[in-house]
Amino acid sequence: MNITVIGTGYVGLVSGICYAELGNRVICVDKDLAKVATLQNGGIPIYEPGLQELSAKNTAAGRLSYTSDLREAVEQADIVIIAVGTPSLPNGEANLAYIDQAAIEIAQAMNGYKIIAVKSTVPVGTNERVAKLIRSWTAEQFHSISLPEFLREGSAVQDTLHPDRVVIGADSETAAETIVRLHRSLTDQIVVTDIRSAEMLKYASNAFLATKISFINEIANICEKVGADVTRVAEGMGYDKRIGHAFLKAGIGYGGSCFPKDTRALIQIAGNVDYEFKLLRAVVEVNQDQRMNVIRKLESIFDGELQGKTIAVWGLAFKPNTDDVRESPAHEIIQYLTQSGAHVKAYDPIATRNFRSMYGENGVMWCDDALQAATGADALCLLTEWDEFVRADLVELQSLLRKPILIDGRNVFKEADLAETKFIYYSIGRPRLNQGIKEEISALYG
Ligand SMILES: NC(=O)c1ccc[n+]([C@@H]2O[C@H](COP(=O)([O-])OP(=O)(O)OC[C@H]3O[C@@H](n4cnc5c(N)ncnc54)[C@H](O)[C@@H]3O)[C@@H](O)[C@H]2O)c1
Ligand SMILES: O=c1ccn([C@@H]2O[C@H](COP(=O)(O)OP(=O)(O)O[C@H]3O[C@H](CO)[C@@H](O)[C@H](O)[C@H]3O)[C@@H](O)[C@H]2O)c(=O)[nH]1
Repeated sequence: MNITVIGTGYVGLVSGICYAELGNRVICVDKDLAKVATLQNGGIPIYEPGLQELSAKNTAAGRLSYTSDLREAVEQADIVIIAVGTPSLPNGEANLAYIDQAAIEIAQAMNGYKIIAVKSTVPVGTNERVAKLIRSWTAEQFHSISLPEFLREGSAVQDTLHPDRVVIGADSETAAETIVRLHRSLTDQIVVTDIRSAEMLKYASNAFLATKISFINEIANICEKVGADVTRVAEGMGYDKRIGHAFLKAGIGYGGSCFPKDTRALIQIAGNVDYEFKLLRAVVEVNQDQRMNVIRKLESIFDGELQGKTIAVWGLAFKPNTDDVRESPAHEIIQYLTQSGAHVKAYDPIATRNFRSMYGENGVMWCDDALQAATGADALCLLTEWDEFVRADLVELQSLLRKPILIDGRNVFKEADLAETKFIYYSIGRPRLNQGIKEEISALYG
């Protein structure tokens, strides 16, 4: 099939490349000329394992190309996939400006029947809005499809080529059949439904996963107080097939370009029909507070006085294996530290450049390696569970820090890892490891 994908962010790029890998002819379009130039020259503007190789392979095979010429790309397509951003408006609602603009541009380029699928995460009713908009600009025939995307950053290629399910929202049987055929080789689990249900299904999935995370984070906070270990609690819970192990890792909360934005948007979608989504409001509030756990611990260690302390930060990306720093907990944590007069030394294996351009310089020392960041620091905070940190030599690390204080925001280390060290170690919801922390701190600081 001839497919044109509008937008080469994570979703547009990964799905476009994967559709080419399945043997389709794909044109990926972006209005960002620098991105298109990078892609045309064999580069990939995002860090995503396996993507560059797949792009090179399919470009060389003549199935995949990149352009900024939306008109020409749409003219050649049987299926046009919209994968532009839907960022938050200040009130939390999804901003549909990019969707509307793309719809108008597609309509202006229509030269015959096409299927127009929306892969962006959009509020219920958006596909109808897009269809109306297109109809107001062109008399050409088309069918709308809601085609929500469920890939995760860092494992996007794998998720796309081996999805748990594909969801297709349609109001035309023939258009639905075409889109089913396009995905048939990927999975047997293809859910064909009406358009509004497909739009809702995407938000409901993200909201449920976010709920699991906030739930286990609250359990972790209680574990700390009652002397239980959240990792053992989550493990035992997860063996129950009705619960499952996934998304029960306690830590400093979820970030990224999806959960924070999509939970806010779903609260608004509910609000717009006079329904207060109380549970989801609490999920968001718990998540916001959870990142402050790191700060609270530092403040208790330093008796509320962060001024003049040097704090090392390991991890700026919102999760490992991505250079995406959108809504990463590191933003608020670093901002709080610098505003409190602490000197921050930060390191991330991949995401430093993106973080710096979003965060600004603001008194942070950006380090080129993990040990450089730790050297001379009064405490180290681990915010992203990159493999490089998991494999750190803790004895060497301890010797470089001014004081052996380690706040592990992702529960990366085990008791055995710490056995050879004198780390004052704080993790999330594992009180046994934190035992004696007060006494050790007063021994160190008097
Ligand atoms: N990032 C993810 O992991 C993920 C996963 C599932 C769903 N989603 C959803 O997919 C959508 C896209 O997310 P993303 O992270 O890929 O977005 P992004 O913001 O990173 O990228 C969007 C791209 O679209 C381009 N664009 C915007 N308007 C255009 C137009 N009229 N013509 C051509 N190009 C245009 C922009 O230049 C940009 O490169 C969002 O709705 C998001 O919620 C994202
Ligand atoms: O047990 C867990 C699992 C995740 N997280 C955090 O949750 C956030 C999101 O993680 P993940 O879901 O792996 O990454 P995303 O790439 O944001 O993917 C989510 O958001 C996408 C965009 O909508 C969806 O397509 C995916 O299905 C959905 O998993 C990250 O900050 C993680 O650190 C936890 O704190 N504990």
